[in-house]
Amino acid sequence: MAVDGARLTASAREAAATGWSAAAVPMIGYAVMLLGTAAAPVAAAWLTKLVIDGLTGAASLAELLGLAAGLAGTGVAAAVLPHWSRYLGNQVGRAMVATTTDRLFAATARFPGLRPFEDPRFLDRLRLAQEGASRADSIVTESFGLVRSTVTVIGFVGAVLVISPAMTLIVLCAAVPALVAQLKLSRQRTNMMWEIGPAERRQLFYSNLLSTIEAAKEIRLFNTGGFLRGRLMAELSTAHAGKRRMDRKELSAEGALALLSAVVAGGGLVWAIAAARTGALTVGDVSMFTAAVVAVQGGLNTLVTGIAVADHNLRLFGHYVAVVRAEPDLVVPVDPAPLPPLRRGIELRDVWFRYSEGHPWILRGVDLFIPYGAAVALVGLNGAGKSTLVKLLCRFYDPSRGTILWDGVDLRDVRPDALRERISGVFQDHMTYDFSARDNIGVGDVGARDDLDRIRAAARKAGVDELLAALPRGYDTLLTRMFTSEEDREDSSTGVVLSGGQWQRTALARAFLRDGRDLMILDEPSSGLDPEAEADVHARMRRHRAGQTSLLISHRLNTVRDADLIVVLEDGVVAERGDHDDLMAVDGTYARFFRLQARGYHEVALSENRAQ
Ligand SMILES: Nc1ncnc2c1ncn2[C@@H]1O[C@H](COP(=O)(O)OP(=O)(O)OP(=O)(O)O)[C@@H](O)[C@H]1O
Repeated sequence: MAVDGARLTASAREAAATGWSAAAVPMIGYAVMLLGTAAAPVAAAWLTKLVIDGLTGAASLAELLGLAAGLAGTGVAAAVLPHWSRYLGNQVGRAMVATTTDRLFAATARFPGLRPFEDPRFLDRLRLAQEGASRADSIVTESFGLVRSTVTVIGFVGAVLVISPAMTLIVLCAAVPALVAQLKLSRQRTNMMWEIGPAERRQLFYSNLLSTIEAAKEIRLFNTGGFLRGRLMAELSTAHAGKRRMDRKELSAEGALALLSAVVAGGGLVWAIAAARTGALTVGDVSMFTAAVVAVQGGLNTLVTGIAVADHNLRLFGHYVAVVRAEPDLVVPVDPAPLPPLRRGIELRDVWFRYSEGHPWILRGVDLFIPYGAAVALVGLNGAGKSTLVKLLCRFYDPSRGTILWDGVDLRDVRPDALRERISGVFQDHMTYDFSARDNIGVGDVGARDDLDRIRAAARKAGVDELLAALPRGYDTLLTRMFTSEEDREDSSTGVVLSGGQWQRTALARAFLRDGRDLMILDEPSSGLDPEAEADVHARMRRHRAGQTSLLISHRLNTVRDADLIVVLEDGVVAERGDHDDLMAVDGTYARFFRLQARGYHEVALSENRAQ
């Protein structure tokens, strides 16, 4: 409980600091307006009592006019201030949401590795953190709302106290169970959201599947629409069941509390009228009392509901704080070693790796030297660990055992972003961004996004310049039918869908734009290309990587035969290494694979010859 309280206090402190740093001036204005809004009804009720007592008593005209002017003034304040405070509250809220959203995504981008994004618990937390960040505005409005309700309640409680201390006590006592119940409910609501989080994430996954082009083909061909919709609805109903249980709890608790409030208000009214009849209260007192009971109860209700909502939002905000403050998933050195340009080579020394303790070993003591300036090819069966090795070279994960040395410097000792500055490449599952052609290539080196000459030069190297330049809006054409650009709002047909091979060349251009790097990683860069295009792309890559350190992964062994060094990965270790001729002479796995592929071509060639 104490830990819980401490966590909430920390979240509240963080929310206040965020609000202050995001919008200090509007926040002050908002606070002033709210205090005015809070005080106005108390002043109005009190002035009304004085006017009524003045009218039924012996007040002078001047006194009455003064009171009436005061009453009119509070009326103006009560009418105008809420609009201003709402406007300023929205300003503060939006500034806060902008700040929290920015900080949240800066924090997710700051994780140097990939592990958090493979951890379902982290992903659940991230979803709640996004919700917490997006509700930062309501933390402000709710908190200020609480202050406003408190001021109103205190004002009216003071007024009722003057009339009847006993009645004040009863009204306040009626609020205590409401407060306790609401706080308990809010805790339960946050827990419920955590519990249904996985179902909601799966629901999102199914709804994305059912609404994106990537899955649309298979869904239609395999007729899985109904099946996926069934799963979507099952997840939705799990989430709904959790929410319904919570709603029922709220309904019964809030219903009982409302009844309690009504009984107290009704009882108080009977008492006040009876007291006025005996002359214990004036007519003005009854008017003040009636207004005060309604306002105190309303204010307390708002207060307890506000506290509950603030409690709930702060708990969600706590997930945001946890993500923003999360430790990096890889150890980032406090005093990082400089990473010099590569001059000797990259060495993997007895590298062992598995994705987690529950997963099998993928690499089991890999020893490999990638010499500076050499074109190295990595081959092996599906699942041999080739892409995993690439991920270790980029330090998306650290080896479970062993080290990777860059010119003798352990990758663990350098800043991950400094390492990645020195690397370019194409991943097997490269991205296809719903951006323009220019941006699809430009993100390879964000600083060069506006440099169309460089972008086109990179596209030319990848053999895709002619295609992109001929698009309806040239390099500014969107490579997607998902969005329209600002200029094409009226014409949604200008977006273009590229073929798999064309996308692959675009991804290659992105890698080429990032030129002058020390290591070029090419993980299956030509798997989607036709034979002519493949030969063309490999010739281009050969030219591009001449004198540059590169690591090429390919299952098409004709594309790796001219590499300086070919490495065969098998059973988690380097089974063979050498150039094409060495490996053919060894007559091992590589030679077997090579002959197998070559025989396929040879047989095709033979049957074609026979047919002629
Ligand atoms: N993020 C991950 N979490 C757990 N296991 C993983 C993860 N990524 C890959 N694996 C497992 O690691 C093994 C090696 O995968 P990897 O992608 O490195 O193989 P590969 O040699 O590149 O295969 P392919 O030729 O099919 O591309 C596979 O058994 C795969 O299931």
